[in-house]
Amino acid sequence: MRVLVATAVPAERDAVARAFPGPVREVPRPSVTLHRLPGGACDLLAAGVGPALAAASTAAALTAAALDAAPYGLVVSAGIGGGFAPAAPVGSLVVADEITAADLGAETADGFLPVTDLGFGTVTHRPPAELVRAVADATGARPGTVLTGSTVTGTAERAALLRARHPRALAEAMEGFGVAEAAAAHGVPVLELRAVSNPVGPRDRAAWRIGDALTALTDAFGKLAPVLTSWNPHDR
Ligand SMILES: O=C(O)c1cccc(C(=O)CC[C@H]2O[C@@H](n3cnc4c(=O)[nH]cnc43)[C@H](O)[C@@H]2O)c1
Repeated sequence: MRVLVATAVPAERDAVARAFPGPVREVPRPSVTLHRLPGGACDLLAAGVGPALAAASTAAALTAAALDAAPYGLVVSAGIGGGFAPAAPVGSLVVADEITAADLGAETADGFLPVTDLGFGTVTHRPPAELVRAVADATGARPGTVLTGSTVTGTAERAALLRARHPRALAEAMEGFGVAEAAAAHGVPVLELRAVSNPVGPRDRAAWRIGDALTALTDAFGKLAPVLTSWNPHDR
């Protein structure tokens, strides 16, 4: 089975690539450039920051693969993320059992309404439960909800509000829901794996442990390769 791993930025893509020995080959496709790992079973994509660009880039990669008659059987959204304390400390890993759009909806006088309450679309994608368990077992990642937002949380108040709305949330990032929407449009299952670089809360960019999180991401993918490539989509 072929796997597409979509990160936001090249530094995250390269951290995933470091888990796999051998040369990576650049494969240009319309509007995206894939980094193909040795053996050809896994392509990496720096899909851009934020849900919209991540969705557009992932959709382009999925369409190109389908037209090449070499479709992907799994899409993985991966990268660094914010962790909700105390459950997801800096340096830990989170695997999403729910990928939820945190800010897709409407503010009302009575609070936030998700877009589904307005009669539209979806706000949550659920990765295959067996695969989530296998990833958690192989890497030590904690399973839970990973929120997607277009804005990085920067205050304790916003962090508390998100946790109140999403009590199972362990992490926050900016791409998972976009990647999941693209995968769902192609009928392909999705996973999201985040290495926690910073706590969700008051903004302190200088304190982000990006290097440590990228190392955790590399280590995780080193343990994940057999899990991902041997996974049978019919198990879901
Ligand atoms: O400056 C660098 O070297 C560098 C290397 C790798 C990644 C970055 C990023 O800035 C990636 C942005 C990416 O990170 C996710 N993220 C991380 N923490 C949070 C958060 O607290 N809330 C939301 N998103 C977060 C997000 O997915 C961004 O796309 C820099």
